Amino acid sequence: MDGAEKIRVENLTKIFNTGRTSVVALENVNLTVEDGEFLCVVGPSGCGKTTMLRILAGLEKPTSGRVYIKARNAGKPPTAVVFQGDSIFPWMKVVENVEYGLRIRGIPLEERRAIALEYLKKMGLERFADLYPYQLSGGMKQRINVARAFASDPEILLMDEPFGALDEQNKLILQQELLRIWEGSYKTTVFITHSIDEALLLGDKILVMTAQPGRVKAMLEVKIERPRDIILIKSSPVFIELYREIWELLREEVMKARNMR
Ligand SMILES: Nc1ncnc2c1ncn2[C@@H]1O[C@H](COP(=O)(O)OP(=O)(O)OP(=O)(O)O)[C@@H](O)[C@H]1O
Repeated sequence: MDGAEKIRVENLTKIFNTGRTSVVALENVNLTVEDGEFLCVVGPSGCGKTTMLRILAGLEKPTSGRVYIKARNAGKPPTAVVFQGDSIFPWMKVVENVEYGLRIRGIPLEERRAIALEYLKKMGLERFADLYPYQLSGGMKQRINVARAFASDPEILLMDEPFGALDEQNKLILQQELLRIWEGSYKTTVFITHSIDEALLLGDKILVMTAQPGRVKAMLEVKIERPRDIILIKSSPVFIELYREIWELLREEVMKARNMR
């Protein structure tokens, strides 16, 4: 891998065999993500976005091809994943949830507690540290998931529609918080979303995938300066132009996906 590359996906194909049928979820996907880059992935439903993320997380094996993640530090976990649903442990306090990854790695209590509290503070949740998840709203739980992923300090962050289930106002707040926390770390991130808006707000690059089987349709660069402001960005000419371009690319694929059903 070359010096700036953090993730390399090479000729990745994934076929699911289920009884009599087989589904080609991904076909010959090639891409690279540079160190410190935020990649957003958009594509029609069923085009293999989650499958690709699960392969990057090591939760699923490729049928053929490879993924490489360049590790800088042998002590760090290769990935941390934030899914759409609620995946925090109900029997642990908020702060214990956030420090969980560090605890698994044997980081002493005092050190891991300080890190967890720092990320809770960044997500505006410091005062809820000693509560249990059932005492929190859905939006707050998702903020805990994000704080936990950053606190575990992985080589790369993987997010699968983390804000997909939230209402519009909560989504805006979490996007803004994610931007702030990410712009303080520049952690290599792959973020799946159905929303072109969200991809443009967050991403340095946007991967547009084809309808099933999922292939790379386009890789676009979002040349909008950071730190970004969600409200200002939406009225910028770059945003409007890229939105149109991505929608044109996606519309073709969404129509294809509809005709396949
Ligand atoms: N474990 C599995 N067994 C069989 N088929 C699967 C499995 N996981 C995914 N698939 C199929 O692979 C294809 C890609 O699924 P995937 O969930 O990756 O798509 P997606 O782009 O994330 O979809 P969505 O946007 O709706 O979440 C789909 O046709 C799906 O039914």
